Amino acid sequence: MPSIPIVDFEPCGIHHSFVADVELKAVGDKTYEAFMDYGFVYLKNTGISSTSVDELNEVTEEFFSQPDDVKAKYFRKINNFGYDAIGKEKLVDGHPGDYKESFNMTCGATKNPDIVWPDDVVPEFSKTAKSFMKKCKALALRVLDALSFGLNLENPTLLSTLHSSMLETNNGSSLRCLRYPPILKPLEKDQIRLAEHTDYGSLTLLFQDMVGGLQIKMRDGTYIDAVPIKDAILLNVADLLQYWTNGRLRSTPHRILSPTEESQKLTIRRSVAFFVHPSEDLLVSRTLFNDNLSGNYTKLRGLTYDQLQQLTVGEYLQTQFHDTYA
Ligand SMILES: O=C(O)CCC(=O)C(=O)O
Ligand SMILES: [Fe+2]
Repeated sequence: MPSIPIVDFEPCGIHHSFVADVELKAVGDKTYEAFMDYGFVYLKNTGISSTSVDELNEVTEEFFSQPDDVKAKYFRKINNFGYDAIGKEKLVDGHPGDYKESFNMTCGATKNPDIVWPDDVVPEFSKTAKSFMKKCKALALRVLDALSFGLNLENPTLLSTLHSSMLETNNGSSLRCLRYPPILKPLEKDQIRLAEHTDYGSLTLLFQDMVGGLQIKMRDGTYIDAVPIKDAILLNVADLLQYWTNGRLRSTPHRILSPTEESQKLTIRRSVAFFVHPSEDLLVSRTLFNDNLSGNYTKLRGLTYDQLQQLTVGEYLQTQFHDTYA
């Protein structure tokens, strides 16, 4: 039975202020290899502690436990920032929305005075989330530097440079805190915790709790479990990076079914995702390799090759959000 590879990220962890190229290359090679087949890898010893994940989950849990009318005041309206109630996100046409709730925070939007943090109900919310975003940015840049070596890019800082605007206003990177509530009554037909999908951007850092349920789809169509590993995080390739690497790295579909066992149904699942995106003003057409893509282009989210060539990263992302939210 295949299983998602584990990479010890310690030599490149964000607790080191400087990392030698040889360390980036060693870790990058292993990550690259995992990404070719699985599109996913576990990273151990990244320098982001489980305590900081727990702290974030604690403040967001305080928010999620508020009555619906309180949470409704923070619905996601502008800049992909705010609360999404159960069923809001529809990843598969014609199916009910996912049985999950989430709080989404586009990092750059935190500079917009019109966005509303729920700090009046949970005082530490924005402080904790912003501090976590900074750690995610640092880790994402390290991963991108390692990956540049893994991909043997001529310019080993190219990937991190394309993403250096993370947390700024011209970048769609975002932090999403997810809560999968207990299932107390039968769900709607075809409703599950998280419908099968691929992520839109470059990479996703995923901090899941120990409950489990996430599955990834292998090339032969079978699913394998992304079994939670204590203190390890999951890292996966998203669509834009698959495209930019001309398919060298795989953006792997993933999903979370609804548990069938009674005790598991009652167990809440928590996760935190950090979606890493490049600068919005870049053209989607700027790939990292010169192989001619037009011949073997597999559709990126329903867009034809010609349509895609016209778009900036920001415009491309806008088309995706329109598609998945009611
Ligand atoms: O909750 C999880 O573990 C996965 C979340 C996810 O895949 C997503 O939000 O894109
Ligand atoms: Fe995802």
